[in-house]
Amino acid sequence: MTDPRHAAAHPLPAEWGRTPLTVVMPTYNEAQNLPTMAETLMALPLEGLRLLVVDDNSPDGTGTIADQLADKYNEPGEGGRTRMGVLHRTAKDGLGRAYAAGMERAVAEGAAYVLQMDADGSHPAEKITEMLGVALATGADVVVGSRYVPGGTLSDAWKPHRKLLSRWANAYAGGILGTRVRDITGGFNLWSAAALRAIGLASVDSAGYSFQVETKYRALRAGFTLVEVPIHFEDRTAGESKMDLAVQLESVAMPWRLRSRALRGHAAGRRGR
Ligand SMILES: Nc1nc2c(ncn2[C@@H]2O[C@H](COP(=O)(O)OP(=O)(O)O[C@H]3O[C@H](CO)[C@@H](O)[C@H](O)[C@@H]3O)[C@@H](O)[C@H]2O)c(=O)[nH]1
Repeated sequence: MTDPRHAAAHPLPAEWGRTPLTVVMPTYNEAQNLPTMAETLMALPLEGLRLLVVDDNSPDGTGTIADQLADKYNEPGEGGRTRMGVLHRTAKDGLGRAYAAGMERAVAEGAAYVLQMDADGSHPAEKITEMLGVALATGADVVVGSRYVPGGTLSDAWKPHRKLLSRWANAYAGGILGTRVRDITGGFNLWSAAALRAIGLASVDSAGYSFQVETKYRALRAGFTLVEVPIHFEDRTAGESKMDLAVQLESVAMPWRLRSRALRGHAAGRRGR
């Protein structure tokens, strides 16, 4: 891993701000949060930034609100900048599948970098500039907005059981997979298009939140460089978390599945020598 601290200290050169960067944001019932999120992102000093919302036909009308916001922020006429897109899916199909579809679309549409972000205000949008700067300055292909490196913090509003679950999930997945990533479960990550192409989003198994672990692990195994920058993680103030039992069970099983697949691949490699 590379130390990102030197790059993070400097402001982003103007030409870096034009780097094609798509923020992929999955939404399910985020009608109360999405307008503020979109406004915050559109105000960032990043000319190359686009927002792609991936909505799973939210019953609260988030998809319609996303369309209205896209009309508001996209510049009209030929040559007008497209600053926001919406990918409508027919039904709730899991955070991982929403991300896979959205990130694949973003790369196909020309993004050089893709940033994953929740729609509920828990991830600090102002850190995106720094994360892009770190990727460009260090050549890292994955920049993790990390709650668990020095300087990273968690909202006091997060209930103790959720804090414990998050810590445990990181130690559990990291321990089984043998990685040194402090926030392997974190959902605020910047990716190079090259890394996303190489890990093969269409073949990712995780339907739910274990997508975060599976994709980082695949990237590390493929030899990509990952760095972590500290963030403050805020609790959502409106709406609810969609984490349920199915998501938790998949997160428990997935590290074992990934490890045994990696071991089988290693054994096959040795036999083939
Ligand atoms: N399209 C779609 N979006 C979804 C789905 N499930 C959740 N989302 C969206 O995905 C984002 C994160 O979902 P939350 O339910 O708010 O996540 P969380 O419990 O706060 O978990 C966060 O932290 C975890 C680590 O502690 C992360 O693993 C997780 O990805 C997320 O960032 C939100 O924007 C939510 O609307 C789904 O099935 N489909």
